[in-house]
Amino acid sequence: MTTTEELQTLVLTTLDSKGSIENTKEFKASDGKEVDQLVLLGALKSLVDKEMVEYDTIEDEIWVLTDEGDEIVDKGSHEANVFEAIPAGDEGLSIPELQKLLGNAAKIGQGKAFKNKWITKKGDNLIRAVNSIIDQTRIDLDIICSTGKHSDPNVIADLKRRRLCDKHKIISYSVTKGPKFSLTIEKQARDITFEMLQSGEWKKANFKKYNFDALGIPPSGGHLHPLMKIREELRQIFFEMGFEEMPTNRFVESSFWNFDALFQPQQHPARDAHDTFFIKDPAVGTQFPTDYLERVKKVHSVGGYGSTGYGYDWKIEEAQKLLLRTHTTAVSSFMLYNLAQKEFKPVKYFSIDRVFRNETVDATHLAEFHQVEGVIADKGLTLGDLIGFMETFYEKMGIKNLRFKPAYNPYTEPSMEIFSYHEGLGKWVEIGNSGMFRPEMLEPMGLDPEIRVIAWGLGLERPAMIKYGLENIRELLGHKVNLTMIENNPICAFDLI
Ligand SMILES: N[C@@H](Cc1ccccc1)C(=O)O
Repeated sequence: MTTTEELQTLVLTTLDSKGSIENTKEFKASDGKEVDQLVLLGALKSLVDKEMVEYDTIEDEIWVLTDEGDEIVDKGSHEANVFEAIPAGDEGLSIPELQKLLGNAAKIGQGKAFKNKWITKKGDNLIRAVNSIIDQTRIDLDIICSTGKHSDPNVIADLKRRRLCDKHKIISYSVTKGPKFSLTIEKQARDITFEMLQSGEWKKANFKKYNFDALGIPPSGGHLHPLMKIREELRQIFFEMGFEEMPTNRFVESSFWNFDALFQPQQHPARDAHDTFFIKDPAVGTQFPTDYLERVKKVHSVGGYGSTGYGYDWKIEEAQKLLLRTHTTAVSSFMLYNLAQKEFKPVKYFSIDRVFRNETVDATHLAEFHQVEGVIADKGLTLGDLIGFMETFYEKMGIKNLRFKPAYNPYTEPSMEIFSYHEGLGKWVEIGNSGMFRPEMLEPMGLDPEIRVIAWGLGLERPAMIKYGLENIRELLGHKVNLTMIENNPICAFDLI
């Protein structure tokens, strides 16, 4: 193998002594072997960049032998072999014997030998018809093998048809001196350095040309955060189960949709600033459906729809307070109110997005996290439907063996916390909260009393932490997150949890 540098020296010295190179095909490397024209092209191109040489491409065709052609040059044509196999004289050779001697080649060779009138038949045997033969095929192939050409196009055509030779394109180059021809190759500078600027050398330096065709370093693509991968997987589960995604782009919500619409009393401890981030500026929202607002006020203060209500003095000021939504159930209440304004059709809604709580931040809690929420509205739904849906939903996440424990939410009755036994942790862990929305919430919206709405919610961070083996939530969110962890984690697969 000749290196680029060796080839460049060869080109330059040849140009120096001969003035020009007609065809680089004639080049022989230092070891006497042929020069690879592709390697040569690389060497020429870098000399062209430096304007030391100029070159033109020469395209030529040569004929090369196929493996079978090579074999004939070696051992003679099939027809000649047939002739040779048959002994001189009247005795000859039987066809089966010939086959035994030459195998497959006997058949092909026999036909050709008959055609050439080299052999004939006597009884069942083949005998020679001439004393000696000239194996023209072998001679023709030999010429092609050594020169790459043949003067008779008919011969070439015949040999090609017989798949004994094939046309190859070869590329070589003619080279002449360029304007900056020299025998020494100056090293070209790639970058301007501090030293070059200081010494003024940059003014005289010979810079390597920009290569605008270079592909450059491929930029590495963006990566989904592990939480977003899990979110994506959960979205797919919901879509598979026929759910529609709710719009969750309103992080700032009014207390009305976040609490009041959900029959959560105004003195409820969760509404306290300890648990809720209230917005200072603007502090209030005033756009509410008036009739509905009146009905909500009524159901809280004096009851209705078969309920006694809470019996307190409901205040609009409290409902107007803006906050960062504390749960995505705020979105569900807004969506259910909208559903009640149209002719009823059963719906399945879901959402996965951020919520905010003014909690003490520790290894497993942040002041913001993601909630997954599913809501199904239809006539005559039962607690059995809720349990059934839950089992299917969690099973798709790879979680089986659920346990349900009675719980309390102001807006659901009955309410159930969902637990699953975690093999890795060796204990039952709470994996969600659920329930059937109360009539005090649904009927003021205008929904028919026969319509039941079942719903459940869960956090996104806990399954993510278990899945990615993280013990501190700050390794999942915030400035302590390891970016390589984000890049390297595969798209989550729940059956691995
Ligand atoms: N909103 C509840 C979850 C939930 C949603 C729907 C029904 C019941 C409960 C929470 O924040 O925990």
